[in-house]
Amino acid sequence: MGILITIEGVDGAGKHTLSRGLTLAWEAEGLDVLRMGFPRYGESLHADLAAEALHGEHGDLSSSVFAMAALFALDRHDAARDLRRLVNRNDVVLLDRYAASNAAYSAARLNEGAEGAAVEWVRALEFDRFAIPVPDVQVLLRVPVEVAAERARSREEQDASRERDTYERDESLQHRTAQVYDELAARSWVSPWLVVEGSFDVAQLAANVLNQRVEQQEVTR
Ligand SMILES: Nc1ncnc2c1ncn2[C@@H]1O[C@H](COP(=O)(O)OP(=O)(O)OP(=O)(O)O)[C@@H](O)[C@H]1O
Ligand SMILES: Cc1cn([C@H]2C[C@H](O)[C@@H](COP(=O)(O)O)O2)c(=O)[nH]c1=O
Repeated sequence: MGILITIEGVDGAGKHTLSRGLTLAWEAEGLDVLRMGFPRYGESLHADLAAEALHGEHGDLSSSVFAMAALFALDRHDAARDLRRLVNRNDVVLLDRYAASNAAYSAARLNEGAEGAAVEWVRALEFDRFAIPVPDVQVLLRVPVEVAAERARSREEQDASRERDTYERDESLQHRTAQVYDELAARSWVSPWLVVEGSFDVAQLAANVLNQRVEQQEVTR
């Protein structure tokens, strides 16, 4: 039985880059690592509809916070059985975004905090009703929103397929989302969080993430 780790953070924070670094570090230690991300573009109709809506398609779909969140949640619902199988077959399953993204962005769009109704709605829908696997550790990659926004902007300039979507263009939303993420981590929403900021050594972080899981097991034993 392996462990399920998620990486969270605002758009352009460097989650995808970090997930590659962690995977290499764990593989160098001889671990079997399976890395994937949500939304599952190209694999899930729900994910693709959400992405298209965030790029201006499908009428007023993107204006509904709960419709967007339901699409993202349905993507994870459809992946839940595979996820459980993958956690059984690998030492580590590492996810670039998971349900906390839905909680943070939905609350931020509604100007709510982590204690608000949207966060609880996401938790109840995804973990209680859809029974998606609970992450062992949720890593929050905490970089200044301005830095993350600049990275997303320059990525767009270099790669036409990475044109920024509605959420990425909304600076105020990104700031509010970062705030909700801080609150989710402080409240250990759903499971333990590890907050990472500034410059860090990826190999050390890889070890810390696994240690946190071990410490958690000792506490609950
Ligand atoms: N530590 C870093 N220093 C400088 N640039 C970085 C760093 N990490 C990532 N980048 C660059 O910033 C951009 C965004 O990184 P990445 O795609 O990993 O972010 P992300 O959080 O996965 O983004 P999104 O959620 O929008 O998909 C990329 O062009 C990447 O090369
Ligand atoms: C998984 C997920 C994502 N979002 C938001 C976060 C981003 O702004 C967009 C698209 O994700 P990407 O990583 O930039 O491709 O959607 C969300 O609100 N809820 C979710 O569950």
